[in-house]
Amino acid sequence: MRPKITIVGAGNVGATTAHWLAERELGDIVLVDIPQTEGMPKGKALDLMQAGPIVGYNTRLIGTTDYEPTANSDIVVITAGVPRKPGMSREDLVNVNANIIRDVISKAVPLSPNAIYIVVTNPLDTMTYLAYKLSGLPRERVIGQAGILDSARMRTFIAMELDVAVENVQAMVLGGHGDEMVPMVRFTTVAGIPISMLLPKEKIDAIVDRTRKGGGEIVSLLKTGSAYYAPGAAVAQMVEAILKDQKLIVPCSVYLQGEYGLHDICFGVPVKLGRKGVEQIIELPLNEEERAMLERSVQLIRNTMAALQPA
Ligand SMILES: NC(=O)C1=CN([C@@H]2O[C@H](COP(=O)(O)OP(=O)(O)OC[C@H]3O[C@@H](n4cnc5c(N)ncnc54)[C@H](O)[C@@H]3O)[C@@H](O)[C@H]2O)C=CC1
Ligand SMILES: O=C([O-])CC(=O)C(=O)O
Repeated sequence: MRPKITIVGAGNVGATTAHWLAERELGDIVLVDIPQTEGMPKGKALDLMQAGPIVGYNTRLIGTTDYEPTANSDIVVITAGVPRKPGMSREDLVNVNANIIRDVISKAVPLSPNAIYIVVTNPLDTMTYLAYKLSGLPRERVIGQAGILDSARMRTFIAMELDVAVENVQAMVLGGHGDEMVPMVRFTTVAGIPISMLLPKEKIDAIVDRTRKGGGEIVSLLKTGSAYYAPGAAVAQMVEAILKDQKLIVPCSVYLQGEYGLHDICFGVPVKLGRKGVEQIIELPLNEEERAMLERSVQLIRNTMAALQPA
């Protein structure tokens, strides 16, 4: 039997994730949205299936406004939620999207108690925390997507600056998915060469700053919402790593129990992704400057968690 991948929220990120996943033939896909969207999820699913004969993929897609077809999913991706507009921070979305996460978890988890949940809704770390707490699932199976996207942005900016292939560039962005995220310059390399040997400090600082504000840059260009091509690709990479049991090391937001000296928070750290979800959390030795940046990122998430109103 083919794996079943449910995507909750058939909007920009959800539909784009479905597109990247359909091409990879990783499993059959169920796109779910709210009843008010009427035929929209069904229309997008059918449209994506009709691309199959042209592109050459054999993925079955179902679009629905009811959760029954999602039952027994292997993976549930949660992209349901409001995106920000210019002038807003991700944190501004906390209460409107918390209500959406509550709704989604209450409907998806009873039908797919064994699935691995990937949270995409912003503010990412707080929504992952809420999903983890409400679901009652082990922390290995509730994972937030942020670090793959943030690292990909940093890799892109470095490749643009040095005029080299993006595949040559390795970067690791840790911490929360907010403007206080922590690009780890010390662990950034181009074909194995530390970035500090290739670029002057001012250029590196500018890349770090642009990476931190990378989501906002797209919001200010699009005006109607936020990024979705790269976010969808990041989710697809996580789904592939899990379903193929790749043991892929990437940064993801996970519930910490003492790692990096942190408790009771979802935070972006390097993890090993495999068929069981998060199979290992990797602790990097941090210097004083990195530790201070991490603390600022923690504080931003704690403030957002404190703004969370009860249901
Ligand atoms: N973690 C990350 O790296 C990223 C996160 N995001 C976040 O992803 C979320 C979605 O963004 P977009 O797809 O651009 O927005 P969108 O507005 O295009 O789509 C959101 C969809 O969610 C649906 N929805 C709302 N309430 C729902 C519910 N209770 N159950 C099921 N579906 C529901 C809406 O009907 C809509 O179709 C936003 O919160 C955004 O901030 C976006 C990009 C990157
Ligand atoms: O910036 C936003 O609101 C959407 C997002 O998380 C990103 O693109 O990194």
